[in-house]
Amino acid sequence: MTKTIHGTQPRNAGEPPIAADMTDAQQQAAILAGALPYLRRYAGDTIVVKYGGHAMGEGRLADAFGHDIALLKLVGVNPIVVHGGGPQISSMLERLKLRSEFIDGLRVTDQSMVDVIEMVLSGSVNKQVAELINRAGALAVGISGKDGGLIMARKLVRTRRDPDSEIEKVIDLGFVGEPEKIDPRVLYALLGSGLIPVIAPVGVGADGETYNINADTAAGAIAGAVHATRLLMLTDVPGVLDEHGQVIEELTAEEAYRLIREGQITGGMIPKVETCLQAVRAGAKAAVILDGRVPHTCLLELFTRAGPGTLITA
Ligand SMILES: Nc1ncnc2c1ncn2[C@@H]1O[C@H](COP(=O)(O)OP(=O)(O)O)[C@@H](O)[C@H]1O
Ligand SMILES: CC(=O)N[C@@H](CCC(=O)OP(=O)(O)O)C(=O)O
Repeated sequence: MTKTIHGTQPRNAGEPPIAADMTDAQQQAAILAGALPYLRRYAGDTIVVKYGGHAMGEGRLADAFGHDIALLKLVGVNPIVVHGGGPQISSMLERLKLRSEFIDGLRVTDQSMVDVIEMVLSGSVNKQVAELINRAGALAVGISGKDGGLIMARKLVRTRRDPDSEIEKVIDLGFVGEPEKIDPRVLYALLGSGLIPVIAPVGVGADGETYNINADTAAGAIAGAVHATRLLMLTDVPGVLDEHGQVIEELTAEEAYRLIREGQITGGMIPKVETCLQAVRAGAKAAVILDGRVPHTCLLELFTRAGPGTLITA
């Protein structure tokens, strides 16, 4: 049986109450005052945010996201954004009449596709995400994982057991890569100049070849390398759900692997949770899986008592 971990201590606590008889302006002031302990808690910290391709399509949500990231920077947090772009890549490939196929949530990427994928991720999508933040009053700089040797990648080798022969077979995903080494110097240079790095999940191999990297994986590797205080993974569910459909507030590695074994965590949530665990093992303090469909989800997670997603620790 799965167990829901509901912490007895609220993850975020301490703000003064907001009374119903307050004017709107007083309520706003109380909300700001209530955020003070959290602002103090995260001041100077690095927060890595994975922003998926689906969320970008919705104008209001995208604007709220840009504002959240700008606000984080303005209150002294160092945000780093790693974006996806799955739907945007798919629509460009369709326009070019190139068919793509997914295996275990990863896009099989042949030579003819990799240039298109790089163009979409490091070109239009990357600039669009940086622009969302710039429009909100902060300074974001869009880079690719290839810039400054940020993401050195190698070919991802996937194997699958053949159900008939029980033999482990290698599946060729083409130019799908996994981060081999992260060199964060370019990120520190940007952060040190008051800029917000916005990263496209593309990596470079030892021979200069380009690799398409799943954005969750890239975000996890970067969060680990910079020892981020939080890795925020925005997705399309409120968090990791238990068998009653309730959000599990906190998840340890042991509990997470048990839920995977028991079939409570399935599909795309498996690599997401595994990426969070890897990030934590590599040096991030904690990761949170949270609902990217909720406006201002990053602010809710970091600066309010609600802390709505699933917190994953070692
Ligand atoms: N225990 C679980 N809790 C929440 N979501 C789960 C769980 N198990 C499987 N999922 C699935 O994982 C999906 C999120 O993974 P994915 O589709 O890869 O997200 P994204 O596209 O945001 O990267 C959810 O929409 C849900 O269908
Ligand atoms: C290898 C692989 O699958 N790469 C992804 C990269 C983009 C991504 O991950 O975007 P989302 O976060 O929006 O899904 C792809 O080609 O779609």
